[in-house]
Amino acid sequence: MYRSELQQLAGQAFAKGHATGNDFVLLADPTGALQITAEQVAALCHRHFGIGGDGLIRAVPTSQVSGYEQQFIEHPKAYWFMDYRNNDGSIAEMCGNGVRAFVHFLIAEGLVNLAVGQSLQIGSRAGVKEVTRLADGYAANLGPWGLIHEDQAAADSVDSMVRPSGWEQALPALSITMGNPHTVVALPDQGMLEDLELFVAPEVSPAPPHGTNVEFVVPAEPLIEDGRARVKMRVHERGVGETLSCGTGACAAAAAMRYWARGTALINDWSVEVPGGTVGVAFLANGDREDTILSGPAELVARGIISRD
Ligand SMILES: N[C@@H](CCC[C@H](N)C(=O)O)C(=O)O
Repeated sequence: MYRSELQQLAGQAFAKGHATGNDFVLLADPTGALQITAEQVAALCHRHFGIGGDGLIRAVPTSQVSGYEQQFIEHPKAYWFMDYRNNDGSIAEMCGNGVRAFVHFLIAEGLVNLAVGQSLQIGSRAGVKEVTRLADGYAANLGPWGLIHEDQAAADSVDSMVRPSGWEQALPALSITMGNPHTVVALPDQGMLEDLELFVAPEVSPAPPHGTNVEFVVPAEPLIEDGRARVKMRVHERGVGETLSCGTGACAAAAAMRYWARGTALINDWSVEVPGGTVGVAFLANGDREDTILSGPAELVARGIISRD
């Protein structure tokens, strides 16, 4: 299985990395010569027949990505483009854990120099994102979050229904864009979160037009600690399945909880606990918009060469 797809990539160097357990196969393509097919992505990311990963990330100059050359012209500092694919081979607009792993990979490969406190602009299908190196990880400014069905959300605070696998009833949910689509469901208690069967995609109705990632969230105890709101989250990712973490999903979950609590004192700093660790989400006023900053660790765990046999 997948033998011929892998053989086509024989000799290609790769790294394997993760950010709070959301794992990626990382490829450097400094000349933009690598044409990766959906089948090759699925082969590389396969956990038994390939390297294994929730997704694949190709590091390519923004100027070499067809359809995104303009991004580089407008943001000449965004030299590197994060070409992200889900492990089923589908393309996604953004990956919040991925962009931290991506910058870590660029540094480890010697493709960029970035000291703690310095920032780098990264091209992506969801626009240019600024990533800052921290002493213990990275903070990515993912820009403003948005409501996918604005009118209905404003009227009802929810815009869709989600039925998890094995459940008879559907639960109200709110769809949020972080560049990629998310649908967030609040559960009343932690037991329900733990019992969810997320190996099957929850049914979402109506789903955002290009599918959605589904986040289930419960308040942690204590809810507020050191001025931060704490929540626990599990996710079923579009094009992947259940993952140990989803950065844009954590941002969407915090944005939804904060939206539901509007009218009370708004908390801007959130801590989102996922099965693979904890990420921070901060909402920062930026003129007439509000930026979403995702912070957390990123690590490389292996390097190798794809073999011929
Ligand atoms: N795990 C990612 C999101 C990856 C893309 C997602 N599956 C989609 O299709 O939108 C993250 O950390 O944000």
